[in-house]
Amino acid sequence: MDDEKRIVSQAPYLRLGVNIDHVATIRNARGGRHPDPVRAAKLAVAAGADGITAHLREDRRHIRDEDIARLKAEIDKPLNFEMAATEDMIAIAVRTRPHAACLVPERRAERTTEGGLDAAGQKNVIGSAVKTLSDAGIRVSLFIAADQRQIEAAHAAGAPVIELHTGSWCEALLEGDADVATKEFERLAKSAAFAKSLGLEVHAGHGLDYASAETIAALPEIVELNIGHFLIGEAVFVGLDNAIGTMRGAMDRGRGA
Ligand SMILES: CC(=O)[C@@H](O)[C@H](O)COP(=O)(O)O
Ligand SMILES: NCC(=O)COP(=O)(O)O
Repeated sequence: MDDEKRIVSQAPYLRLGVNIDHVATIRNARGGRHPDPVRAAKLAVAAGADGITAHLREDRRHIRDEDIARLKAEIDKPLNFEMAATEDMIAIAVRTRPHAACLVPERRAERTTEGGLDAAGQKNVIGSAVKTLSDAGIRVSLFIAADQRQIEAAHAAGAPVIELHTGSWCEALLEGDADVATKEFERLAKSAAFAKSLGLEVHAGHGLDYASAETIAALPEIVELNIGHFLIGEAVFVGLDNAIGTMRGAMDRGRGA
């Protein structure tokens, strides 16, 4: 076994956080109660998810307040609550006390989370949010681009965890732009190693599918992947349990397990 393989095979277990936002997107399309995101979360946990991620957007386009309350009450795996760093969301998080909160940027006009949180440009706001949430016993993560300045800012803000935004790498892969994809992956690999050297826990997510999850699993510094849209799409064809099982297998192969 070559050195690289050995290093990866000694890497810690790679957790899978299943994001169930887009079960709520389908539910909200008709304004009813079906399909229920909490039922999906229970199925995901039964299928091997190590945690559940849900993004309560300010416009409530998918996950709603009652979904977060029910997830906290009914799911026995860690809940990773994605949220903007606003007073309203911080109040909801402190009241709900999820296992973790991930601070993400939001713009109503965006179709999905486009960029990473600007931790470097919002030091006071982010630092204050990290303190309030941490004081409430919530593990705080910052959803940032693979950028040294943002990683340093996240560390300075006191966040114990970062989640690297993998969107631009995944987009380049889907568009078949090999040069850009290679450059983006190198940035992710360097950023993961740099963040780990600062003592940060490193997660990754956004746009991941089976192939890209297997590839990024080879980065030993990353200990959690948060994956949603692709899994919910796959679930339409093969069922959520099978999609999660296949994703788990891809992650384990990438980890060299
Ligand atoms: C922060 C992140 O990458 C995901 O949670 C993503 O935001 C899913 O929600 P949307 O698809 O509404 O952006
Ligand atoms: N933070 C990333 C996440 O939770 C899921 O993103 P996606 O897989 O829905 O793009």
